[in-house]
Amino acid sequence: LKAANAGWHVTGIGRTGDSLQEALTLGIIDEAATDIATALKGVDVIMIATPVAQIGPILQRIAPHLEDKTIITDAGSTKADIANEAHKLLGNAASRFVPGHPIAGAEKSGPSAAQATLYKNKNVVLTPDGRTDPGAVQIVRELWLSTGAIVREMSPEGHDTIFAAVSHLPHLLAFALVDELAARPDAEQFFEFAASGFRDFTRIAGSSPEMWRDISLANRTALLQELDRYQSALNQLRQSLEHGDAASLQATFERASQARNAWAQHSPSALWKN
Ligand SMILES: NC(=O)c1ccc[n+]([C@@H]2O[C@H](COP(=O)([O-])OP(=O)(O)OC[C@H]3O[C@@H](n4cnc5c(N)ncnc54)[C@H](O)[C@@H]3O)[C@@H](O)[C@H]2O)c1
Ligand SMILES: O=C(O)C(=O)C[C@]1(C(=O)O)C=C[C@@H](O)C=C1
Repeated sequence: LKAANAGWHVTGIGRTGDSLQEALTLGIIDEAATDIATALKGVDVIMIATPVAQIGPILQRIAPHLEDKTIITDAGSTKADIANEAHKLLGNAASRFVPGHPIAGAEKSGPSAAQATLYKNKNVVLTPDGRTDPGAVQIVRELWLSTGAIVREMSPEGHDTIFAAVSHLPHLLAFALVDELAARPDAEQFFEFAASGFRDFTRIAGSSPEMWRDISLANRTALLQELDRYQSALNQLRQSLEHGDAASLQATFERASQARNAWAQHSPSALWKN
């Protein structure tokens, strides 16, 4: 937002000085604050960008300090849990809470991982419901559009089903693969020879453990369903291997390869279109 629109005065609110100082030095924020009550005086929009399990407690803490004009939104990777918490905790101000999720990120954390162009041509999903003030949705939409993002709307439940499959499950798989390899007594030898295939498959296993613990738990019903589907796909592959069934392996790989290449060609989220 700082890079996109010089008109915004951005106050970063955090718990300790370190990351706030780093954000100030990098020019990401105009001002740093640790006292919520003082920092929220007169603000137009609050964006909560902490791990998802912290968002409910933060909504509870900001609730007494919200002004009538203040719009609240978030960047959390799960939506049904956060939308429900907002309705429980914000009282009348819940109508000015617009749940949001930018579908772009990295395995790096903290202010130094921020990239001004991260959202350009990337989807941002908003999940307002019938109770959300359309004026609040419009302002949050415009904020994201100013960063170059493509803004989409869906239900929180629809969001959580989709991202269990295309984001949360892949992270679980990458964490599991790296953890299993790393636990072997001769792990070093395996890592020494791992190359770009391993790098591409496991980049996201370097992501924040706290962030992914919270996402996994918050969306665990949908994630368990996706895990079951994946396990049954693996079982089928296992059977094909066991039986030396070349035709079945070839058919699976062909379908997957075509689907992956078509996605890469057409999706605005494919990273190499940055
Ligand atoms: N990294 C991604 O790829 C990505 C993409 C889209 C959405 N998200 C979501 O955005 C949110 C932030 O993720 P991020 O990648 O920016 O993480 P990050 O680790 O870079 O930033 C999170 C910040 O929250 C602070 N924090 C944690 N608990 C807090 C608390 N109780 N009070 C105040 N500050 C607190 C941390 O100190 C840290 O500075 C998460 O909900 C995540 O699910 C992440
Ligand atoms: O590129 C990455 O490192 C990401 O994990 C980004 C990614 C994802 O595509 O799964 C991760 C979490 C989000 O909520 C949105 C985007």
